Amino acid sequence: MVYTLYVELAAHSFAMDLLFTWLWITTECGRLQVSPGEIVVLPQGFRFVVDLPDGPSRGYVAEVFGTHFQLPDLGPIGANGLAASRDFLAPTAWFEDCPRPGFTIIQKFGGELFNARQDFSPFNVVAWHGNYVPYKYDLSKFCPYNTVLIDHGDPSINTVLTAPTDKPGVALLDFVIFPPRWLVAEHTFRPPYYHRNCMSEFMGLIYGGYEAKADGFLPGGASLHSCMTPHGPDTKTYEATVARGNEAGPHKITDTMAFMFESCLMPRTCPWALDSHFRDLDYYQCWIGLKSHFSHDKTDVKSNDLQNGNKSG
Ligand SMILES: O=C(O)Cc1cc(O)ccc1O
Ligand SMILES: [Fe+2]
Repeated sequence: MVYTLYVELAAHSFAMDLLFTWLWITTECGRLQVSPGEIVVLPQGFRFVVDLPDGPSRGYVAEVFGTHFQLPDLGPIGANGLAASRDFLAPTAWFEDCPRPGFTIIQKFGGELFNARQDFSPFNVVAWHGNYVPYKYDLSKFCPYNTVLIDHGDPSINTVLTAPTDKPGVALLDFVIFPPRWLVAEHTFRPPYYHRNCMSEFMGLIYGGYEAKADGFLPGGASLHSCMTPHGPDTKTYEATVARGNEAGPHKITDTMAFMFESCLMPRTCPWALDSHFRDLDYYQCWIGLKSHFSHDKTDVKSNDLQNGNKSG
C-alpha cells in the first residue's frame, strides 16, 4: 500500500507517496490526516510539517512553478464527473500555544533552502477563513469516464487536477490517475497504446499493478518517459492482449492505482536519481521480443482488428 501526498509550494507543487503508513501534515490552517490513496496539495507559502507516525517511508513529490492546481474543464462531460469539488477536504483550524525553543523553519527561496530559528510554533493560527488553503483528496472518490465502444482515450480523461499553461491542452502539470474501472472497448488494443508525444510522463504506482507493465513496475516505483521517447506496454502485456483477440468481453481492472505527472516541460534527472542503487538499468528489456502481428490476410480478424492503435499521446 502506498500513500500519495501531493503538495503545492511556492506556485510549485510536490507529490509524495508513502508506504505502509499514514501521515500527519500540520499546516498553519490546521492538520490533515492522510491515509493510503489520498493526495494533498499545499499552496505556495504555507509552513508545514510532515509526521510519519509509523516510521520512515518513501514518497512521490511534484512541484510546479508559475500556477496553481485546479479541476480540469469538464467540457462535454458537463456538470459532474472525474474529481468533484465537494470531495476536496480542507482542515479546520488547529494551533499550539506553547514555547517551541529552536523551532527550525526551512524555506525555499530562489531554488535554495534556508534555515531560520524561532522560539515559537508557526502553527499558532487560532482561526481562519478564505479559500487559499491546503487540502486533501481521496483518489477512490474519482468518477472515471472512458471508452464505451471503441478506441483508447487520451489519459487526460483521468485528470484529477491540472496546472494549466496559457495554451489550452498543454499542461504545466496534469495529475492523472489510472484507477480501477471497466474496460469494454471492442476492436481496440485496450492497454495504453504505443506512442511518443510532446509531453513528458513521470509515472508512479500507488498499489496493485499497472495495466501496461506485467512485471517490474512495482508499488513505490517510478518511470520517466521524456517527451518524444517511444513507449508502451511490455512484451508480456502485448502478447497477452493479442492472444485474447476481440472476444475479450468486458473486463474490470481492480486493485490498482497508478498515476502520471504529465508535463510539457522536460524534467531533469538529478544525480541522486541517476546514481541510485534502485535505478533499473534493464528497463528497456521489457520491450525485447516485441514482434508484429500484422497480417495482410483480411480474414485474420484477430490480428488485424487489434492493429487499431491510437493516434494521440
Ligand atoms: O504511457 C503510459 O503508460 C501512460 C499512458 C496511458 C494511457 O492509457 C495512454 C497514454 C499514456 O501515455
Ligand atoms: Fe505514455
